[in-house]
Amino acid sequence: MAAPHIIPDPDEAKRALRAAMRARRLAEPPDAATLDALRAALDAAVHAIDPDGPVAAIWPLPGEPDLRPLLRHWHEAGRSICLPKTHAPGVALTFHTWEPDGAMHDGPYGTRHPGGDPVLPSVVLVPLLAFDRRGHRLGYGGGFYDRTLAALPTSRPVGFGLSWQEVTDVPTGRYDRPLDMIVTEREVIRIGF
Ligand SMILES: Nc1nc2c(c(=O)[nH]1)N(C=O)[C@@H](CNc1ccc(C(=O)N[C@@H](CCC(=O)O)C(=O)O)cc1)CN2
Ligand SMILES: Nc1ncnc2c1ncn2[C@@H]1O[C@H](COP(=O)(O)OP(=O)(O)OP(=O)(O)O)[C@@H](O)[C@H]1O
Repeated sequence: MAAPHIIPDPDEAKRALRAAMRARRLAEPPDAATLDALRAALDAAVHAIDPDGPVAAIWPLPGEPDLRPLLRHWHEAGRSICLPKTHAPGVALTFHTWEPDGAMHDGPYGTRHPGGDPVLPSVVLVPLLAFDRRGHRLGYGGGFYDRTLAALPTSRPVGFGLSWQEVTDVPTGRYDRPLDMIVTEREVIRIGF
């Protein structure tokens, strides 16, 4: 009998990779020098894309690289910084201006976000659990960034993470679009430039 024709399910493959990358991230937290190198590489990469436009960043969840020192540096240099607000599942994120001493509100999944009106970022820093050299990323599985970036065609998406998070091929589904750039503590991978 002929082997059944099996179409790989990207959501199933993503779930397995997500669990593996989460476990490794908890087991191997980055040292201070690695985080400094990542923030310095991001500073240079974002400056090259847009020296003064509004940047969407993240407020770190447990285990994610902490970008807050870089956000304070950018804010002091006069750059506008915004952070995502998470709405219901299936709804795009909105970005809201962050001030270093401004109030933060609790959102779903342990996220925190500023109040105020939504703003349109020039560059969107995109968190990831895994990435590949074609610019594909694996996130937490809500599809939040896929939906959000699809609605913001003028914002340049820049993924960031640690070099060990690179895999040969991130499983992709019909809604996944490659990032323009991925920055790690070791290198800048240009895809859409
Ligand atoms: N810092 C940060 N903010 C972000 C995201 C992100 O990945 N990182 N998001 C990206 O889309 C959106 C929020 N989406 C999320 C969707 C699911 C989970 C989630 O499953 N969290 C786990 C705990 C994660 C962990 O500790 O490893 C949970 O609640 O069980 C988190 C955020 C917007 N804000
Ligand atoms: N623009 C979209 N419209 C409708 N469904 C979408 C869209 N983008 C993603 N999805 C669906 O959302 C689900 C989660 O997507 P995916 O696994 O790519 O999330 P993720 O990129 O890991 O998560 P996140 O972006 O929240 O970090 C998938 O079932 C996917 O098909």
